[in-house]
Amino acid sequence: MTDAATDLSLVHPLSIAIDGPSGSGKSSVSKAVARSLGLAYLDTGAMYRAATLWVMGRGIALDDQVAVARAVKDMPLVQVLDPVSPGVELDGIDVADAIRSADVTTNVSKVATNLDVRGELRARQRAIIDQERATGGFSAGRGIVAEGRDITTVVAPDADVRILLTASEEARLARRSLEVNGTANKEAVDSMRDQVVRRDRDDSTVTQFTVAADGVVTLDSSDLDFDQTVAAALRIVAKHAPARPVTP
Ligand SMILES: Nc1ncnc2c1ncn2[C@@H]1O[C@H](COP(=O)(O)OP(=O)(O)OP(=O)(O)O)[C@@H](O)[C@H]1O
Ligand SMILES: Nc1ccn([C@H]2C[C@H](O)[C@@H](COP(=O)(O)O)O2)c(=O)n1
Repeated sequence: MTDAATDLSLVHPLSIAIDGPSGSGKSSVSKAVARSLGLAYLDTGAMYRAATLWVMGRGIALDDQVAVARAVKDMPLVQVLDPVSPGVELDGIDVADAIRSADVTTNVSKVATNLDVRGELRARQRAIIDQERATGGFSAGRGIVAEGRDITTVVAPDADVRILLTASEEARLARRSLEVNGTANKEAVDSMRDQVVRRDRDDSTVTQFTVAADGVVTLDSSDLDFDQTVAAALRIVAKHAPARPVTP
């Protein structure tokens, strides 16, 4: 599971935070980095999606801020942190596919901009990250890659390595279109604008994920293919991770 060549000089536990806009490649690149380094993987976007599915399933109006926040506080969410096969369960039911539905994608920003929901989910995210920094979690103390919109800045500003993964709007739309429609012709790309551009606009009213905060390394993947982006991310980790003390 671990790429020994990359791993040799790394100190554990190692925490890596990756943020970026929709379609920049956060999930796929973070999973690959976690696999390569033998770390746990936390998809925080999946938590906001699960919250949206949970609230919609209870018939709660998404603009009823108080009722939404109350429901999310009691949400029985379990995440499987295995980067090879990440999982999301709500009340014991596998919802990995359901949270990617068009309905959830269209509505998730309404839940993600509820500040009380953010408070609840950030607390859960910090608890998971702390657990992976200790010995009892999925990674047995090796550490975690956590990705989202506010991980480098709010959830884990103390992470060992923090990366803002960006790509031009054009590249992000084309990637998402290829993934969803199997093509990146103009009509197909235009159909992705709501779930990429509009969603980022709404989400950015409560989080800042377009400009790197102090100490956060920007990785622009606009002109890189997937493997090149993963390799670049691993180089950033190798350069910025705490160094192993030199033994005399
Ligand atoms: N550098 C890259 N070059 C080409 N395609 C890429 C690159 N990085 C990721 N992709 C592809 O782009 C698509 C979107 O990537 P991914 O789902 O990881 O983005 P994301 O930032 O997590 O998006 P969202 O926040 O909307 O969930 C996927 O199909 C992925 O395989
Ligand atoms: N840390 C995070 C992670 C995600 N969100 C919001 C923004 C997105 O619209 C939604 C789903 O994320 P995705 O699965 O598309 O990455 O969740 C957030 O506000 N903060």
